[in-house]
Amino acid sequence: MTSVAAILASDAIPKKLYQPMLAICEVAAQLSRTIARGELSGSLGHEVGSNTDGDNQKALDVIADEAFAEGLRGTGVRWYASEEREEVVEIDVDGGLGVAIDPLDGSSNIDVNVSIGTIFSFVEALEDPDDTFLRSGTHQIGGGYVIYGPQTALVVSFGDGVQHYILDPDTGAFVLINPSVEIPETSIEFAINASNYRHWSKPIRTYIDDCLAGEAGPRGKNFNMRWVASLVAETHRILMRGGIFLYPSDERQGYENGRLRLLYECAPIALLVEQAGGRATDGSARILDRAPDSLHVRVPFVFGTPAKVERVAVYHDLPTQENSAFGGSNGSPQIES
Ligand SMILES: O=P(O)(O)OC[C@H]1O[C@](O)(COP(=O)(O)O)[C@@H](O)[C@@H]1O
Ligand SMILES: [Mg+2]
Ligand SMILES: [Mg+2]
Repeated sequence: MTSVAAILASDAIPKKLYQPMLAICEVAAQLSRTIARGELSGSLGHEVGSNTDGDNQKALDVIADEAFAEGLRGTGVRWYASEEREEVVEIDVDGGLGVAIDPLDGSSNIDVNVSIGTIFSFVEALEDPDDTFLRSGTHQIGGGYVIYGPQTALVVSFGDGVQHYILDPDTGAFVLINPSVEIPETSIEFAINASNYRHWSKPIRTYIDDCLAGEAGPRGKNFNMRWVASLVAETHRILMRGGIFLYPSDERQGYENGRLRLLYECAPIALLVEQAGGRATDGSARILDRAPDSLHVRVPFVFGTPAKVERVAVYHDLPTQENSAFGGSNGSPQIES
């Protein structure tokens, strides 16, 4: 068993990521204790305002954001871009890195003792703060998430596979569990917030209709649905046992590009998913090829087992008339996944 410090000291990652990764691990371990204490730590789910996206900000969103900004000081990070801040902050004028972070993902679950997390991404710093981050996800030199669940785990990639660590609460060390995570190729699980069905586009409705039709439908098999409402938790499940996640665009005001942020959420998760052998798209096109045109831009997000993600893209190419999943002649694509 190897601690994060030992792994990061190896040549497996760029040396410049060693100190910031240790800082992320230290802050995450501290946050994990705070979260595990729940209301004994205070009113963590209490609303304290709203962020630049208009999302309600919970006390823990702010605690986590301030803790990571502070913890990353002096670790070689120049620019800190956070979901919770309107603009990029300079935290070390001599640093050579940019960090984009969703300090606390799954905020609606803080109050109800369900898994939440932190998502982070590293790029090389440019002179201009916005230019540093307004580049495609292919510029990431590392990224991952920490999930605060029954276990606190770190899942991270530095561009050469995906490593999975678990925090040992007795020693405070992140212990390597799997040096090479790979998304299983078969799964019968899909994850989507089905309450938005009436707002979706036809390709997404047809894809889900066909899953729901089960054995009697064009897919000829039964599926299971999951929705935790924490991106980190859905990602963790899919990395461990396969499946597909969809947060598509829909007709609601403010959801024209889905809900999830390209910079803070989708790009780092897409990096992990691809490094674990999966696919991540906006429904059709590769997420990692998309450059945000502003820091907080949102994007439709589909990721998981490659065949499933590819299947969703094929549905987007279907004729635009409404297709019924029932009756077997709905024009659903005939590909196996
Ligand atoms: O409440 P909805 O619409 O189902 O959205 C859930 C999604 O929103 C998020 O909570 C957004 O992240 P934040 O909590 O960081 O704002 C994702 O983790 C999750 O996938
Ligand atoms: Mg989030
Ligand atoms: Mg968040």
